Amino acid sequence: MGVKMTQDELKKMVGLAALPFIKPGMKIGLGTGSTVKHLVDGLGKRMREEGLQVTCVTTSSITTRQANELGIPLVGLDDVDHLDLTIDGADQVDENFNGIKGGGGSMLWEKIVNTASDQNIWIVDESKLTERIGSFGVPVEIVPYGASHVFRRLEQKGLKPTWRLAKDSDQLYRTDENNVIIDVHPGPIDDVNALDQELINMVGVVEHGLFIQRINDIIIGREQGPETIHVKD
Ligand SMILES: O=C(CO)[C@H](O)[C@H](O)COP(=O)(O)O
Repeated sequence: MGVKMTQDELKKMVGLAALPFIKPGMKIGLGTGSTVKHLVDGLGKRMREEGLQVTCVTTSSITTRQANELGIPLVGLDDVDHLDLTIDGADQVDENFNGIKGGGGSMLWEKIVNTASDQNIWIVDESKLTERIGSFGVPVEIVPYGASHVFRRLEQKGLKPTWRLAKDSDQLYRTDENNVIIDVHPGPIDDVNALDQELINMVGVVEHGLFIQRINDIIIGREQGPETIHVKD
């Protein structure tokens, strides 16, 4: 029996498996996270070694930093009228390919870039798959002004909110838009559309990490190799 692959090896497998979807001349959205990091490394290599030319937009300052280090040329989202393809990771994905994103805190820009993109692909290792999403907390991005009032309303709704803190700190985490994040912990969600509406309609909420019917394809990293599933045209 072979040695079991680590989660990072599965992440690398799907990061690299997504590379052939990127064609010369495309306008590409680059997601955020440790899985996408492998994709961006691979893209940098293709650009250096094959002279591949694409135009890229990022979904976070973290990915911007990595792209800059690799010499991948970037433009702003407002510099393009649309994107051809966006490749991103996810924290949890259910049987209908709805997901939770924002473990890395970038779901606002990620959702904006996803919306601007003709095609969206998620790359995930198989541990992210679940029957119903929600055991991974749903990140909710809040305007800092009056955020404690939003926190109390989420508490009253029974959504078990917790403040997102900056790494190794007791300070609140700040997003690329300088907002704060409250993670809610609903447990496995019965009705994702109802929670989506409940959260987005709360005053003070900018965006949340529920991504419903937002992908065209998904590449799943499995021990036996990457599995690509076409979700919708
Ligand atoms: O939504 C995200 C960042 O906001 C990431 O895509 C998500 O957290 C998955 O990250 P990773 O690839 O590190 O597991």
